[in-house]
Amino acid sequence: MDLTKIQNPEFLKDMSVSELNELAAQIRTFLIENISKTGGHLASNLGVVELTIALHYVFHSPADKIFFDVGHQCYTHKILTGRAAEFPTLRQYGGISGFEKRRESEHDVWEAGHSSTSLSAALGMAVARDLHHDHYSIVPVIGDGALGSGLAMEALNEIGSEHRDMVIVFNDNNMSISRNVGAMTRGFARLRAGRSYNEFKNNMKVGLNQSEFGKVMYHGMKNFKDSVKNSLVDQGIFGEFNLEYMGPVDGHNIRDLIRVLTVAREHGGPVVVHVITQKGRGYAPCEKDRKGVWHGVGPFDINTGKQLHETPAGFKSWSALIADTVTELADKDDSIVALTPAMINGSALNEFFAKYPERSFDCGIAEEHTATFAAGLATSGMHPFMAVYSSFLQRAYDEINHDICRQDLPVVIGIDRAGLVGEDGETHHGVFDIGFLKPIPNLILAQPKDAAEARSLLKTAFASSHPFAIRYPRGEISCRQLPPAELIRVGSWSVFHDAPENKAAVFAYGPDVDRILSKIQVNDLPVTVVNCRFFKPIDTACIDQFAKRGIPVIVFETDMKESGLAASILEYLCDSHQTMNLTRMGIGDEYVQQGAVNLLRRDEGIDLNSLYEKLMELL
Ligand SMILES: Cc1ncc(C[n+]2csc(CCOP(=O)(O)OP(=O)(O)O)c2C)c(N)n1
Ligand SMILES: CC(=O)[C@@H](O)[C@H](O)COP(=O)(O)O
Ligand SMILES: [Mg+2]
Repeated sequence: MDLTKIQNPEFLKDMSVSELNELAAQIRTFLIENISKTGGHLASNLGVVELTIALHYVFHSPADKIFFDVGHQCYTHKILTGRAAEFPTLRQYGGISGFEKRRESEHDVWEAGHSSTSLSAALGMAVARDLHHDHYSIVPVIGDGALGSGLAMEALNEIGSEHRDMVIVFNDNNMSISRNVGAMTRGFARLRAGRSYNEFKNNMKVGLNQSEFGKVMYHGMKNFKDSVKNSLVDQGIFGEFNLEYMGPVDGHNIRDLIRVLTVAREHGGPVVVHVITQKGRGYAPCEKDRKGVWHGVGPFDINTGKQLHETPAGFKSWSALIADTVTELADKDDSIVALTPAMINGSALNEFFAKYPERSFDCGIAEEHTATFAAGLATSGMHPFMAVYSSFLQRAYDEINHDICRQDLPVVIGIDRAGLVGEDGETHHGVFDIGFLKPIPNLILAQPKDAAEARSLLKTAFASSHPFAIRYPRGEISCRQLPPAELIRVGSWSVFHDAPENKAAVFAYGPDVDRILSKIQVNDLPVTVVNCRFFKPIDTACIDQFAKRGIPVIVFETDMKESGLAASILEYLCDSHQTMNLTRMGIGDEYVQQGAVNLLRRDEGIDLNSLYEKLMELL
C-alpha cells in the first residue's frame, strides 16, 4: 500500500486482520526509514503501531475523539489521517509537528507536548458532549509514565466520580523516557501479571457459544460476569478510582485489540483498557534500550544504529557540562543531592546517579513534587540541585515561588533547554522562565555565556544560601581549556570590547554574547558588548554608566520580550528617573506560535544578521 495515498482511516474497516498486520509491518518500516533521516520520537511510536491501527479500526475519527497523551507517539495516527507524504518535513520549520496539532488536521482533537493532560481534557470533552446531548466516543491514550503524574491522578479522581462515558487506553510499556519509576509501577506490574480478564471472558464465551442457549446465557450473564471479574480480576489503581478495567491486552495483537476496544466502546461509563506494548518494537537497538537513548533521536544509520551527529572534540552538551560540574562539586560537598522529574538522560545526570545513588532522585513526571521535595531537603541541611527543562518548569511555578523562594531556601535550579529548542516546537521552547521567575522575591536568576562562566556560576550558586536558578540552552558548548571555577559577584554584568569612542552598545546574554562579540571584532565595529549574565538582580551600576554615556543600546534577547531583560532595564531607568536610547530585539508571540521549528536556529545566525543590520543603522 502507498501510505502517502491514505486520506483518512475509514479504509481500515474493510481490511482483514492479516491485512491490518501487513499494514502494521509497512508502517513500522516507514517510521524507521523516515525517522532515521529526520530524527524524532522513534521508540514510543514503534510501540503503538498496532494499537493505533486498532483504535482507528474500531472508532470513527474525527467524530470519535482519539488523542495521545504527550503526543510524541502520534506518528501512526498522522500516517492514517493523511499526512504520510509530509513525514520528510517532520519537526522542521514549516513542516509537520512531532506532536498533534489542531491546525494540521481535524483528526488532531487535542494538542500536548507536555505530559499528562489527556485525562483532564477527556473529561472536559465528555461533559461538553453530554451537555450537548451528543453521542460519540472519547478515547485518550496515556502511557505509564504520563499516568504517574499528579495531574493524571487529579483527573482520574474526578473521572471516577463524574462517571462519563469514555475509553481510557492505558499504554503500558513499563518505560517512561528511561525506566519508569514510582510505587505505581509495582501496581502496574501486578496488573500486567494478573489473570487476563479477556482470557477468562473468552474462555467462558467459547464454552457457552456452543449452542443458542449458551449464547443467550452468555449475554444474559452480565451481572455474573461482572461479579466474577471483580473477584477474579485485579483492577489495581483503577478500581480505587471507581473505573471499569479491562485487560491486560497484548498491544501488538490487532485481533485482541479490536475485540476488547469494541467491547469497551459499548461499555458505558469510564472504562480503562490496559494495553501491554513494547517500546521500540521492531527495531532491535530500540527494543534493548532501557536508558531512553532511543526515546528522542537525531538522524541515525539504520544498519548500525549509530547517531549521525557526533559531538565535536572538546565540546559537551550544556546539560553534560552542568551535570558534570555539579558532580565535581558533590565530590567535595556531601550536602549536594540531585533531583530530576523523569529526565535523567536529557539532563545528563546518568553519571551523578551512578556515582551517588543515595543522593539521586528520579521523581517521575512530577515537576511540582520535585520542587517541593527539594525545598524539604533544603530545610534539613541538604543543598539540592534540581534539573528541569524550562518549559516543564512551568508546571512547578507555585512550588518554586511558595515553597522554595518564599522560605528563602538554598536550592539550585538548573533550567535546561532555556530559549528556543528547535525541533520540538512551541510546547518546548523555554522562552518564558525569565518572565515568570524574575518577580519572585529571594530568587537569583542567571545565565552563563560559556562553559567557564557556567562552572563559576554553579560554584557561586552552591556558595549561596539563597535559591539560585541557572538557565542554559539545548545544544553544545566548547569545554576546551577551562580555567578553575571562581566566585562571581551576584548581580554583576561583564563588559567587552569597550572603548570611550564606541558609538553603540549591545546588551546580550548566554552564548549569543560571544557570537555577537566575534561578529563585532571581525568587522572592527566601535561597539561595546555587555554580558548581562544576571537577570535578577540586574547590574544597576552598569546601566547607570551606559545611561550617562548616552550611546544607543540594543538589548538582544532570545526569549519572550514581554517581561524580559529589556523590561527590567526599562523599569530600572524609570524608577531611577534616567533615560536611555534603548532598542530591544527579541522573541515575539509570532515566533513561539510558528509550530515545529528549526526557527532561528542558534547556529544559523539568522537572528544575528538582523542585529547586525540594526547596528549598521545606528553607527
Ligand atoms: C510535564 C512534562 N514533563 C516531562 C516531559 C518529558 N517527557 C516526554 S515523554 C516522557 C515519558 C512518557 O512516558 P509514557 O507516558 O510512558 O510514554 P511512552 O514514551 O512510554 O510511550 C517524558 C518524561 C513532558 N513531555 N512533559
Ligand atoms: C516528548 C518530550 O517532551 C521529550 O521527549 C522531549 O522531546 C525531549 O527533548 P530533548 O530532545 O531536548 O531532550
Ligand atoms: Mg511508557
